[in-house]
Amino acid sequence: MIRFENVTATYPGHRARALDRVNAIIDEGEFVFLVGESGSGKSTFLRLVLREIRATQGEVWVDGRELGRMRGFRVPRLRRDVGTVFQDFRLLPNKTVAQNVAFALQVIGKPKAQINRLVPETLELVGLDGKGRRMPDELSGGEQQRVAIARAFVNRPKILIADEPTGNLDPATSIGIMKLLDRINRTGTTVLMATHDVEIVDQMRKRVIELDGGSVVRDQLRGVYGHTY
Ligand SMILES: Nc1ncnc2c1ncn2[C@@H]1O[C@H](COP(=O)(O)OP(=O)(O)OP(=O)(O)O)[C@@H](O)[C@H]1O
Repeated sequence: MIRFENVTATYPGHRARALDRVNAIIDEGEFVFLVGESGSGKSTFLRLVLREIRATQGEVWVDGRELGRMRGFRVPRLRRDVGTVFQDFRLLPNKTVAQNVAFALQVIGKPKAQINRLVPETLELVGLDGKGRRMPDELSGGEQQRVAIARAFVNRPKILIADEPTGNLDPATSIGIMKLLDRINRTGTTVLMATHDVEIVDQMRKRVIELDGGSVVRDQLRGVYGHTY
């Protein structure tokens, strides 16, 4: 589903490599944690998958497409297949919960009847049944993140990318969010999550890819956050 072949990434005007000859294969349906210290390259990895940036060298393959060669007009189509969730939720403050989720479908031209069916179905899936008419600021942080996940998932993307999704949440709320991401993963969606959250990674026992200074230093099935010796 996602394949990095010897990927090096440098930012314009900077000589240091944000990623340095990274190789990784993430199969369809996997759940993968991307861990590492601040500046180790996690966000750069995710931005490459979204084609927000291009590799300086090497190839990035997502769902059979090599992103370095992909023409710009095809990028929106790629991003339909890759849902995104961030630490700071990024909800539209002037829209209700249901409108926030519906908006993701409206912008890709889904028919109204389908939107009217999918939005309540997805709100129920994320545990927000009955909260569709609330405004984002009337929700807790955990609930807001559920809205963001509903919005990312309503289109049933093949891949869900989450960049520190529990970064603003307390431990108990974070566990609820992780259960939800796990449930989404069980529907067949590949989940790739960058995180600093040691306890979450240790509890979930999923595959862990660790970056250090832009290089993969560990790739472990059912891993924990730190090294096990
Ligand atoms: N827009 C940018 N321009 C220049 N350098 C950048 C840019 N974004 C990131 N970098 C550099 O690339 C390297 C990797 O950064 P990246 O943001 O991928 O790390 P990260 O692991 O996601 O960190 P964090 O956990 O703090 O988000 C760092 O050295 C960083 O300073």
